[in-house]
Amino acid sequence: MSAIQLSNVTKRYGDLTAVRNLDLTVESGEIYGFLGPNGAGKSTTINMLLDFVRPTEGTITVLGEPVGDSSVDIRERTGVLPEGFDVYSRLTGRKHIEFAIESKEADNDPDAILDRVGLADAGDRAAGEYSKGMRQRLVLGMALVGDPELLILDEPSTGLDPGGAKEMRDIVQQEADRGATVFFSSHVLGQVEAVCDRVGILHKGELVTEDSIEGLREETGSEETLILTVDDATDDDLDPIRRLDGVSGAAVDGPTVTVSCESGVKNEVIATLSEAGIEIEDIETESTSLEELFLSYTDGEGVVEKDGGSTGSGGGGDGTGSQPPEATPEGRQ
Ligand SMILES: Nc1ncnc2c1ncn2[C@@H]1O[C@H](COP(=O)(O)OP(=O)(O)OP(=O)(O)O)[C@@H](O)[C@H]1O
Repeated sequence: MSAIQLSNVTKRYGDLTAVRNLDLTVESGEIYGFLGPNGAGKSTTINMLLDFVRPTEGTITVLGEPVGDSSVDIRERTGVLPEGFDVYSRLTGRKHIEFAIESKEADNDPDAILDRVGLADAGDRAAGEYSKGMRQRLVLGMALVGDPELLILDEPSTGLDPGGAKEMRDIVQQEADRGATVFFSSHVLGQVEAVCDRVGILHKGELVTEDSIEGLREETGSEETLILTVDDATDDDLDPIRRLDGVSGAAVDGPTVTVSCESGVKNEVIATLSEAGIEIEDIETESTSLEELFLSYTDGEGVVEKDGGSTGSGGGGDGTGSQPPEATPEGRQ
């Protein structure tokens, strides 16, 4: 069963088309990275999955149920980390988790969840005193309540330091390992490379490509640099390599042979060298950076390698599908 299916979905805000003819399927158990620069339409798509905004055209199915008719049921089975969600400043972290547990009628231990998201020592503090990263951890904790079948995370690494971002990725992986589907949006490319089975790149409301990271690299014909340590080689020994399709250059400097080539011909390069009687002692590759890859899909528009925060706002949920009385999420129509 597909966990998420969008068919020909378009969302217009007046004259502005935020999402255009989007066809997207996420299979059960997949970790799917939804990427794109600011304003690409990621939050709009997520808000449509959660029925916070309605598509202008097209149909959406989540966990086998049509969004709209079955939104309450879908939200009960889904954990959400919305972008731009504000915590309830006077409530403690533990109260937030307890609230999520009550809302979902789950039986999780609040302290176990706090511990999992790295807030074991801060559970009794008012969430208003939390740092940005701690708030993000807290909202992730709320999303984990009830062991949801589907986790929808909108820019989950916002505000997290590198250690926190790594912990978040580990949690995403653990959730997938227990069978959950994870759909997360990001403009932080490293996050996506580390955990996603597949990624889709959204640009100006349209899905411009969808593949594994490795597949994307091959698709763009991105060059890789192969750095080989050899026992002995002369410049003439590299001629057969230079004649291979997909090799744009080769050089030797002492025991180091450097070859610029498309990733698909790496094995052929190595085999050709071996056939020429050159012993290869070590192999390293340097890939084209993901940033370059993304820029090639987004006309060079604002995808950043580091977590530089986000100018967009979205959300409108609290990870539980319900709103406590003091809720102040930034919502949209
Ligand atoms: N409620 C709204 N009314 C009018 N325009 C909107 C509304 N919500 C979003 N948009 C517009 O739709 C486009 C897509 O915005 P969206 O927030 O979905 O992008 P995003 O990919 O999530 O960006 P970011 O990474 O900055 O959060 C933008 O041009 C935005 O200004």
